[in-house]
Amino acid sequence: MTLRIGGSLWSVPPKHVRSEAVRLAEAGLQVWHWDRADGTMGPAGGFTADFAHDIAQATGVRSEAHLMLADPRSELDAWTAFCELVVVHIESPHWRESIERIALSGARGGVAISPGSALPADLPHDIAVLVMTVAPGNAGTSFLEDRLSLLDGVVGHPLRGIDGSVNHRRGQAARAHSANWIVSGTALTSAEDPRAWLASFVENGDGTRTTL
Ligand SMILES: O=C(CO)[C@H](O)[C@H](O)COP(=O)(O)O
Repeated sequence: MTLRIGGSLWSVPPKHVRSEAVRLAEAGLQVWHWDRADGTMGPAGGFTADFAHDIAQATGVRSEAHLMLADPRSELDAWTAFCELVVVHIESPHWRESIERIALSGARGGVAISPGSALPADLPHDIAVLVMTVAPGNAGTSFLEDRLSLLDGVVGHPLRGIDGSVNHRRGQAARAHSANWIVSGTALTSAEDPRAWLASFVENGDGTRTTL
């Protein structure tokens, strides 16, 4: 059993981003979750591809991108240049073309589903699915527990996860719905001991262990 944990620096004050990135990398974080938002789906914010690439190289941590963009197409090349996974929003009218272009680049494509959106019936089976458990750009706000049921509809997808106000308990609740991917910002970056926070997902309580 494996669990992918994407670490989001969205809520870290800009002057602390580099030091926090080093702290999390030293704690063993394996994947950065880079948010980029143009303000059409929620508050604008996040990171440019150049900045994210720089931090990824400096820390030696792999990257995934979460593009909260009405039209992500002009940014895809910049993100696929260094991210193994690039997620676009199902609310973008360009998500299908974007997914195809991401796959052609050699990266894995994925879709994020905002609260209020439904799973499309014809979702390609080989893409990642990220269920938002807060509204895009509203990190750290109330966790939308009812969105966990969407995971039950994507069990066959290689990566299926949640993003938004994920802490240990909510992450474990998502895993009970077959999630193998969680994104965390506030809980992870506010952890006094991020190594222990990451390790808290390893022991399953039934004698089995999860590989991060
Ligand atoms: O997608 C995001 C913002 O839209 C963030 O990645 C996400 O919300 C993680 O932050 P937190 O765990 O603090 O909610």
